[in-house]
Amino acid sequence: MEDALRRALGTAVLRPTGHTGGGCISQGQSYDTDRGRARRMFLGEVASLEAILKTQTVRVPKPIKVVELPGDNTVLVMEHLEMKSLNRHSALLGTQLADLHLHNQQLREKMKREESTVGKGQGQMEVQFVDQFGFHTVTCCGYLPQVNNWQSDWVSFFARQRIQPQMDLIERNSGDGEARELWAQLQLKIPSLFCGVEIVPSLLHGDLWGGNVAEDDSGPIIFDPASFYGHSEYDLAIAGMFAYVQPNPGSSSVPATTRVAN
Ligand SMILES: Nc1ncnc2c1ncn2[C@@H]1O[C@H](COP(=O)(O)OP(=O)(O)OP(=O)(O)O)[C@@H](O)[C@H]1O
Repeated sequence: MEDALRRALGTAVLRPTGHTGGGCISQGQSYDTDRGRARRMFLGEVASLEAILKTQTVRVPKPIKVVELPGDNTVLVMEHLEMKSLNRHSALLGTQLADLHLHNQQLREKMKREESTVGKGQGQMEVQFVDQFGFHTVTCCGYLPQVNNWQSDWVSFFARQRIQPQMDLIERNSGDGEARELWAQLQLKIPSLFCGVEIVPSLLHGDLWGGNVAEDDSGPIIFDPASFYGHSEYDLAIAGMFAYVQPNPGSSSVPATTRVAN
């Protein structure tokens, strides 16, 4: 049945989501497919680029448009930047990332100052302070959609919406019982690791590895973000996980202002 459905929908991916339902006559079953996944991926990237742009802290390419082309291709058009491997501007990237991560906290301070001034408040600020963890839209890690539903505490967001989906994937793909058991134990310990720590949501790049940073003559550039409001060390952890700076292939002859996916 699933093969027939895959052919009829023209999708290579047909993965049960686990949501089922049944009426008197028919049975319902939900599937993830690859239809529209490039669009979803690019829309998440555009929302991320726009959010980072608004902070005016670190340079990102300006997104222009997501375009649907015949043949089921989707294109993200964005500002072209003359990217080179990050080299002489790496220290400045560190400073600007700190500015990005502190931006929301500074909005909170500004909001408090303005609240104490009669007649002023958050309504007059262009970017508003965000007091939760999440993002207003789905972003993707590769093609993998990431749930960004708003949570009031970091541990819930991190455990349920970042680690748990990865553990579900492991279980689905390899049935690794040991990983499941270790995760069950670790999950109980996570809250104690954050005891007494105040975590103000930071706007994050969200996929900050060496392949997503570069520079031009004027300074550092970050691109291909999957942003959300989270713990600032999430960005540092990803950067540390891939602890090397990949040579940036931006100087190749491929026009780099568009990215195509289907
Ligand atoms: N706005 C831009 N201007 C110039 N070059 C760009 C721009 N955006 C991306 N590039 C170039 O295209 C390459 C691929 O971009 P990007 O990382 O966004 O693609 P990707 O398919 O998501 O790759 P990956 O999954 O490996 O991160 C980058 O390494 C960079 O050299």
